[in-house]
Amino acid sequence: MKDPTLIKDMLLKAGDKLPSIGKAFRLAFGRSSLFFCSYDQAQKGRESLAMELDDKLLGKANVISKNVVNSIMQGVDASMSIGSVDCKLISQHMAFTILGTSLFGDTFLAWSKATFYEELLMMIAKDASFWASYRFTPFWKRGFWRYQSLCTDLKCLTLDIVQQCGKNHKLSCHMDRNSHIGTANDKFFSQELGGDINAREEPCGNIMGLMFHGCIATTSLIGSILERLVADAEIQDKIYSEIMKVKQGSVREDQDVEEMLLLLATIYESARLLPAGPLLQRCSLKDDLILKNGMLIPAGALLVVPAQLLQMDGSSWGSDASKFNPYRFLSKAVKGSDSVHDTSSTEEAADPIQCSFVLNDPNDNAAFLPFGSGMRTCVGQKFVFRGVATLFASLLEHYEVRLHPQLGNGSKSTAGPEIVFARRSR
Ligand code: HEM
Repeated sequence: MKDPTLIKDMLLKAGDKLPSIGKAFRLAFGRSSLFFCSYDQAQKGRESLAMELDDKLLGKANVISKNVVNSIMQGVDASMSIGSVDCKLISQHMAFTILGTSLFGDTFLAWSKATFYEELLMMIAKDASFWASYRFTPFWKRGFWRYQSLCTDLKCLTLDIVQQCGKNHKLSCHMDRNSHIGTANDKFFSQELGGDINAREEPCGNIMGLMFHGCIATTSLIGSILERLVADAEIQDKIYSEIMKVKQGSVREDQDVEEMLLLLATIYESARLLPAGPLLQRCSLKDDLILKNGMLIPAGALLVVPAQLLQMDGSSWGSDASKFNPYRFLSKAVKGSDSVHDTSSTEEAADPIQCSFVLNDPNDNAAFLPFGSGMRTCVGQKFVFRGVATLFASLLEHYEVRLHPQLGNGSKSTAGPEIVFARRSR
């Protein structure tokens, strides 16, 4: 099947996941409803989380607070004191801080065990798929017990931060209800934290699952954006001008990211070029499916969508499908008319500072699938776009990001290129 609209139809109708997907989460964090293979069991948790994330987005341009951005920038300054930073490590730390503060509030920033939590989560992430790939849980392997012990440590640490949140919450009950997702007032989290969950579920299982999935996926997106920006100084300069222009015209203290169209288009384009997972997997456990072209898919059939291939396919994205071109998500508004036209092919002529642009909904293209689609689509999509945009609006306002002049791509301490954050003088 090659037609993206048919693939979207399939993702809309196939609500279940393969048991093997849930297995990695179950083995590491115990039984939980989110990420569960059966849609019926995941539905309630999904809806409750989606409602809370939407609540947080409602009427707010910035879903991450100034404190969070400042803490990340302090981290950047500290890392830069040794000359350069590993792109993958700094992306991971940024993702971890965004997710941690979103779930646990500002308590997370002052939590002394946060660094250990980050390391532990990444150690588990490295081995999770491997241990889940055994058909029978490998109780006879020593390495498996070492892995399980890491997972137990993570559970203890999660309970610790949850308790800290509880204490701080009691101390500041007047705290703005919408300022953090993870306060005990919120339904999803109060159910999780108060143990008001299905007796077979692991306490905090959903929270650990969210930290795990959210951190890995957001690290990949932030890393992709940084790599595109260091490779394309011109786009970075234009985004900087855009940020300054929006700031000058705004009376708000926070970042007005919805006005920063080139920045948002850059985030879409970075997600298109490097989706967090190259494959989406689905099935329909109980019912046969009939697609809109009449094709029948039998119940239980394994459905795999090569998201990365679709997102690089010339028939959906044009002849420059493999190139970084954020302008493909912008349309030029024609003066004095309601009409807009696609600018992707006239990128050179288009300057977002001079011209008036409209941001396209990336989901208008059926081959845009970094967050999946349909019944099991990512619940965090809008939240991530807004959070990452807020972070980059502040980062690029204060720093220019470059590849390390000497080390460049050639010397990779881990997996990412070495990059430099140079403070902008103003
Ligand atoms: C850049 C960051 C992220 C990316 C690229 C991403 C991507 C994805 C993808 C591809 C899926 C599978 C969708 C499908 O099968 O159609 C998914 C599922 C999910 N995502 Fe994300 N995600 C990100 C961040 C987050 C965050 C921050 C949250 C929550 C705070 C979140 C919550 C979820 C949940 C709950 C599911 C499971 C849905 C289900 O199985 O029913 N994600 N995500």
